[in-house]
Amino acid sequence: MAQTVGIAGFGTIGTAVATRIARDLPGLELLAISAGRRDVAETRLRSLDLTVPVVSAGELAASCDIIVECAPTAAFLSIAEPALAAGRTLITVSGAAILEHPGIVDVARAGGGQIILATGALLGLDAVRAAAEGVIHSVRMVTRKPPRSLRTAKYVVENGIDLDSLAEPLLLFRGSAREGARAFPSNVNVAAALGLAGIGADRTELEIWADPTKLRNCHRIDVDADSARFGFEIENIPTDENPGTGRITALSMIAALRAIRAPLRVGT
Ligand SMILES: NC(=O)C1=CN([C@@H]2O[C@H](COP(=O)(O)OP(=O)(O)OC[C@H]3O[C@@H](n4cnc5c(N)ncnc54)[C@H](OP(=O)(O)O)[C@@H]3O)[C@@H](O)[C@H]2O)C=CC1
Ligand SMILES: O=C([O-])CC(=O)C(=O)O
Repeated sequence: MAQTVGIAGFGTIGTAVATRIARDLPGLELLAISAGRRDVAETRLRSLDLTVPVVSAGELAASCDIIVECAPTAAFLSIAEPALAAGRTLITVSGAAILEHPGIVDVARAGGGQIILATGALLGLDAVRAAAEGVIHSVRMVTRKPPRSLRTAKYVVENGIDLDSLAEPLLLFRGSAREGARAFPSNVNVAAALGLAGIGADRTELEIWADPTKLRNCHRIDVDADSARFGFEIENIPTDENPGTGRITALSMIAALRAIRAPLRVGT
């Protein structure tokens, strides 16, 4: 029997995931979505030839086995709480929101639900999780994004930083992943996920650069542990709709969904 899926947040990621579930994810059935502006979501559903209703987060939690959360950070709790209290599986890439609301893990525990924080725009979380079973000495991450990917970032907007006329790379932030995720909640979910996978967000060191020489969202990660020393780099191609979000993020959620029904799972 198919498992039913609800998508919360029908923007850049949500639209890509919904389309794929409807066309190419056997064993999963898209049942409903919840959205910000209902009229915009309904128009988009029609243009994609998808005939599912737009419902509230509560209705999504009541009717779907799996909730895919891809809404803005500020909406995370209103979507995650009812879903997890109802014992559902919540797939998300909102690492920053989990750091901000750590009690959500207790809601999942009490309700019998599960949060799957998909790898999103990062890579190598499997290796970091494995290393964390031993002793990790340090985790460092340097994020370099083209200015257009950071233009709407909370910290940039609040501090009135003009990135449009940037001639050379500008260091916007240096500190812990926790502080970074708080200041850039929609831009470094990856750093939050890295913190959660490894030695915690307080000990994970982060730099964020606005870099006019970059066309892609770039992350460099270095881990030093008693089992291995490793480093990795990813260059994410920004989506047209939301340059802060790389194309690979939606694909990561689709891969996480496919794994739920797959007879073979690859990776930790
Ligand atoms: N870990 C990772 O690698 C990454 C994580 N992310 C996270 O994923 C989130 C989604 O990214 P993206 O798809 O690019 O964002 P978008 O801004 O493109 O889409 C967000 C959608 O959520 C809708 N929305 C707003 N409020 C609500 C609500 N209360 N309930 C349901 N939906 C709502 C918006 O609708 P409307 O426009 O009508 O308000 C919009 O359609 C980001 O906010 C970010 O936190 C993103 C990229 C990478
Ligand atoms: O971290 C994020 O939220 C998004 C990101 O860096 C990317 O897409 O490369």
